[in-house]
Parts: sequence; C-alpha cells; structure tokens
Amino acid sequence: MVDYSVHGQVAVLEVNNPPVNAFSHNVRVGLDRSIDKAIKDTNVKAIVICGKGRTFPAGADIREFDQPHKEPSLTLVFEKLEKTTKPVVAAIHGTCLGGGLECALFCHYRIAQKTARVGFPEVQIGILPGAAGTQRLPRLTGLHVAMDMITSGRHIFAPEALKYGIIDEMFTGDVINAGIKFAKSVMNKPLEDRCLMNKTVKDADQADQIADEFMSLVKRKYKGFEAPIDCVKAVKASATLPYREGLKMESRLMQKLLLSGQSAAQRYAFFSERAVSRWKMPGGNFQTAKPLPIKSTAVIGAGTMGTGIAVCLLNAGYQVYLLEQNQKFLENGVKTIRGIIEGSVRLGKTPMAVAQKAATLLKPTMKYEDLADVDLVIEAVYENLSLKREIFSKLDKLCKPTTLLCSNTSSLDIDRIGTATKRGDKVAGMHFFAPAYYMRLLENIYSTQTSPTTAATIMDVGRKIGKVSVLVKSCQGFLANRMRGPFAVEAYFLLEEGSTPQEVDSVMENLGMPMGPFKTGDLSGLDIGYKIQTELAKSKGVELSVDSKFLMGERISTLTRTMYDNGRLGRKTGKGWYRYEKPGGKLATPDEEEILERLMYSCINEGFKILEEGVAATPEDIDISWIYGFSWPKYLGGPMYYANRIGLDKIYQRICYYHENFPYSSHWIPSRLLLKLSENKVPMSQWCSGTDSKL
Ligand SMILES: CC(C)(COP(=O)(O)OP(=O)(O)OC[C@H]1O[C@@H](n2cnc3c(N)ncnc32)[C@H](O)[C@@H]1OP(=O)(O)O)[C@@H](O)C(=O)NCCC(=O)NCCSC(=O)/C=C/CCCCCCCCCCCCC(=O)O
Repeated sequence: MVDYSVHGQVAVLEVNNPPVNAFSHNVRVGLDRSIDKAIKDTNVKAIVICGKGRTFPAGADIREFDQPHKEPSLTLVFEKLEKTTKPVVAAIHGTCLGGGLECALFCHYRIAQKTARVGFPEVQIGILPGAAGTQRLPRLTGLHVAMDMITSGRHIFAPEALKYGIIDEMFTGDVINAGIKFAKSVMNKPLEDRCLMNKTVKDADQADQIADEFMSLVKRKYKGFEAPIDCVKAVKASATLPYREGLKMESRLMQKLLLSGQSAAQRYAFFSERAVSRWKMPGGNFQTAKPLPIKSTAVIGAGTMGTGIAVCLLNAGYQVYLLEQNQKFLENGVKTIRGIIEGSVRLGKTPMAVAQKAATLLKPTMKYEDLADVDLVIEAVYENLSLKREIFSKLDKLCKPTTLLCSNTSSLDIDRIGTATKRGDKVAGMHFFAPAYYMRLLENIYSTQTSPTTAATIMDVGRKIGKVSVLVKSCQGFLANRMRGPFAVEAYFLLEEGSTPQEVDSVMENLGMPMGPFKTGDLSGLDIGYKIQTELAKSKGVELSVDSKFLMGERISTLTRTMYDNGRLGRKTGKGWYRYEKPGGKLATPDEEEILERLMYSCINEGFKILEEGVAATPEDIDISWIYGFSWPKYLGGPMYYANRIGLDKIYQRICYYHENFPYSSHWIPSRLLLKLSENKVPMSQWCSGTDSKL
C-alpha cells in the first residue's frame, strides 16, 4: 500500500493503491509505519511523498465513509509529517485532491508537474476538507482563494497553484527523481517557517466581510446544499480562531455533514456517475465492444440544438461540417456558434487556444456531398419522423459505409429511423439536452439493430465531449422524456383541475429543482410539447383538437395546443405560462403533497417500468439522467434513490390510490417490479448496480 525505498539520504514513500491512490485504511496504516521508519532511520535526512501510477493520492477513500472509522485517522498520520525535523516534500503528479492535498499541506514543501491538478472537491460529496484543509489552505493562500476553492470544489492546474503559493515549484519529468532532487536542495534548511500551523491568515482582518460575501454567494449559487455553507463557516474559523480551536470547529461541522442525508445522496451520485459508464446492451458491453476512431463529424440543422451540439464537438477538437438548407439559416447558425464560444472565452470557461482551433474546425455547408467522408453524423432537425427518415436515407446512400448516423431526436423510435437505411447497425440516437453546450447529460439510444461497436463509439464520443452518457434502449421517449412524460402531463392535469403554474412550480422548487415544470416549459419552448403530441396522435391516425380529452382511451391535456394557438411559446415569444394572471390571491393553499406525489410518484412508477423492460439497466442510469438532464438536486440522489428513501411500499400504495382515481392515465398502472420489490422489502443495494454507498 506504501512502497518504501531509500535513495542515498532520501526516503521515498510511494502510495500504491490503484486506481487513484485513495487513503484507504491500509494506506493510512502503511503511511504511518513508513513515516515512523523514515524518522527513525538516522541515515535518512529528508522524505519524499508521492503516488505510484497515474496520480498523487486523490483523497480519502469515499467508500469507507459508510463504515465504522478505523484508526489511524488521516490527521493523526499527517501531523507526524509536520512535526519531524527532517524536511518532507510532496512530489505531485496527476490529481492531488481532498485528503491528498491535505497531506501535501502537512509537508514542508510541495512541488508539482505542470499538468498536475490540485483541489478540495469534498463539497461535491456533501462534506468539507476535514483533515485540517479548511484551516491550512487559508494560511497559505489567504481567505479569498481558500473560500473560492473550498466552496466550489474546483481543481486548479499547477501554474495557478504556484501563483497562489500552494506549490513551491513546478517540474517536468519523473516524479521520484524530481522529488529526490528537490529534497536534497532543502536538506539542511530550517523548517519552522515551513510549518503551516505556525502561520497566520494574511487577510484575517477582512474575515467578516469575505465570509459574508461567500455566504451570500453560496446560498444563491448552491441553493439547498448544506456543505457550502459549512465550508464558509469552517474557513472563516481559520482566521478568527487559534489553529487548534479552528480544527475543533472543522471537525464538528465535518461530523454533522458526514451524517447528513445530503452527503450520503451526493456520494451515491458520485459513484452512480461512474457506474453508468459500465454500460451493457444485448450482444455487448463496455468491456467487450471497442469504440471506432472518430475524427470528422457533421451536424445537420443549425437551430438551437444543432448549434449547441456543434459547439460541444468543436470544443473537443472534432472537425464539424454544419449543414443547413439555405444560406440565411447557415449564417445564423455560424453566428450563434461563434457567439457561444466567444461568450465562454469571456467567462474564462474555454481557453483562447481551444476557441481559435474550433474556428478552424467548423465547416459550414449546404451540400450533403460534403458529408461523404465524415465518421459521424448527428442529425438535429425538428421532430418529424418522415423528414428524419428522408435525411437518413439520403445519408445512407451518400456517406462512406463506415459512417455512423445518429439522430438527436428526443422521442422518435430509432428503429423506425434506422429502417430508412441499409446500415441499421450504425444508426443510433444521441439525445442532447438544451442548452446542449451546457447540460451534461447525453442520452445514447440503441435500436434492435444498433451494434455494440456503434454504442461503444457514441459512449466514447460522449466522454470526450465532457458529457455524462447513459445508454438506453429505444422506446417512446427513451429514458429521460418517457419518465418526464407523466411529470409534465400531471402538471397539466393539475392546472386543468385548478392549480396555478406558480403553485406547481414552487412545490418542485422547494424540493430543490432549479425550476418547476412550467418555468422549464417556458425556457424550452411550448411548441415542442405541442408538436410531439401532434406527431404522436398522427402516428396513431388521430387528428387532435383543443377539445380533445382522450387519445386512444388515454386521458390527455391539450393545454399546450391552447398556448400554441395563442402564440404563447414561452420565453422566446415573451409570454408563456408566466403571463397568466394569478386568480386574485384568494386561492386556497395548494395541496403540495398531492402536487409532489402526482409529479414524482407517476414518473418514479415509470422509472420502475423502464427498469422492468430493461430500457435502462440500472437505477443509477435513471438517477444520473435526472441529475444531469433535468438538474435534479444531487443531494436527493435522483428519483429512484429518492423513492427508496421514502419507502417503496408507501410509493406503491399511493400509486395504487392514484390509479383508482385516474383510471384513464396508464402511467398510474403500478409497475410490477415496484410491487415485487416493495412486497419483498428488497433493499436498494440489491436492485442497483452495486455502489457501496449508504443506501
Ligand atoms: C479526478 C479523479 C481522481 C480521477 O478521475 P478519472 O481518472 O476520471 O477516474 P474515475 O473514473 O473518476 O475514478 C476511477 C475509480 O476510482 C474511484 N475513486 C475515485 N476517487 C475515489 C475516492 N476518493 N475514494 C474511493 N474511490 C474513488 C472511482 O469511483 C472509480 O471507481 P469505480 O469506477 O466507481 O469503480 C476522480 O476519481 C475524482 O474526482 N475522485 C474524487 C476525488 C475526491 O472527491 N476526493 C476527496 C475525497 S474526500 C476526502 O479526501 C476527505 C478528507 C478528509 C477526511 C476526513 C474524514 C473524517 C471521517 C472519515 C470517516 C472514515 C474515513 C477515514 C479517513 C480519515 O482518516 O480521516
């Protein structure tokens, strides 16, 4: 767990716990012994700590947070480093995060490879840097930088870390050699000034002002999250309390957060995000199928979705042919893409070099022939099956045989698109979420024809463009919109039955979603829902009118039709749900419980049907889709996790209740899987893919 070697007068302690050298219990024991050994060895005059393989330790072992704590604690081990009279050097490469950075802050010196990253990402799993990080970082950087890093959890690269004084020097080449060389250069220097616990915080006199500034920032930016607030309190304590008192405060807040439901849910989300990359489908999985190399791509349609998708591909270094049917649309598309990228450079989110390269990679065109040699096409025209089939048939005839043809459809059956071609194995769905350059979810969809190689390739492209990708089987609405369907439909029914959009929205916002369904509708455009409904009806041979209350015996709401007819398309026309007047403030308090249950339980029921049918392989696929596709609050872990927390039997009973009351809504027909799991009281650990997080 810790490889110990002596090179002349320098002891090298190499943490060896793949994949990320986390400080598991065995590592803590190994490190503790190695430190004692190096301190006792009179031939050793300096110590280097580093990580074997790809990285410096990336923090405590998060999987251990659910188990009873075993000594020695990280702080106990690290304190030995600061106390020794031999200089200790942290030689950093890869990612030095959380407990890893805390370890480095107990060392007397820190050096890092130029490409290394350091940071305190604990806030993202609902805790704070609890091994003295909140007390030691401000002593190096001052309060402002420490507050920013600790409350945001962002990683910074070595050059920025050097600027803030977090590292002393950057190096290139081998970590151990660099560590030994540096250790020799500081062997006989006094250490008192190198011990952070002896230092004071340089901007301590502004502690109140800086803490107030960050407190209001985190309350606004991370609404509903507990950890950022406690991070501000703990960091402030570094400036207002003596070191040991500050540590006690940090420890109290850490214990509280560790035991909180939010942290457990956020840790579940952390592991789920990784679990969804281990995809499987009939005939293959992430281990057996290898992705094809993709260099050049094409996006068809330069509307909102097409331009957003093009930005994702360009930023990741892919060549992108942007195809539109006329010059005006094409020019507008190019202008939009440039605007998005320039805006991102201004905000410091996209480096100038990336933006400059992106400009050279964009190839606007109106000729399908230009797409003949691309490796991947993503079609992003509006939701119309005949139009999409026409485009795919054309592409099939024109593109080289290996080109993958994907659709950004949010609802249409991929099988029906694929049959327009003679290469069904190379046809798949790549469903981006608006705005495509910002939302992290990518829903990849396979049809009965799609090959595992195609799935592996689009999952790989998803990873390379920075998305969290889930793989699902094609069905009406796929995972995300199918499950979101009952949510939206129930919201309309609630309106028809007397609720206001504001009431419905506020219930969901109080749950922690950034926006309720009506504000989201205004944002995405109310014409989309209307068109999907009309297309669906047409596919069943039915013409809908504003008076339609049923489609094939199923209750429907045509409210979007009313909105559409009145030109109320949401934000884009300046009026949508939020131009409706409140009925005089005399309405009775809304039944919040019913709103919550009807919106959430209906789609949770759908989630279990999605699992039952194998559309999604695991509840993590569903939860991650909600977190990254619908901005579900991570601290609630996703709807399936949320359902498990409430209790499957309660959920099942309420679903039966609504089924009795709303017999014309098939989404209330209780899922058989839900019944089975609730009857048998099966714990979630047995029906999820196996994260070890507390469930
Ligand atoms: C950037 C990464 C490091 C790497 O990213 P990437 O290369 O893309 O790889 P991934 O797919 O993300 O990860 C590979 C697998 O490794 C698993 N993993 C990653 N990090 C950890 C971890 N810290 N613990 C356990 N497992 C980890 C990951 O899940 C993958 O496996 P799988 O596919 O899921 O099977 C990236 O991984 C990353 O960002 N990681 C998270 C880094 C992080 O959050 N670090 C901070 C951790 S918290 C911390 O350090 C806290 C310190 C203070 C401790 C005080 C605790 C007090 C109470 C403790 C209770 C008991 C614990 C005892 C500790 C003590 O002594 O105090």
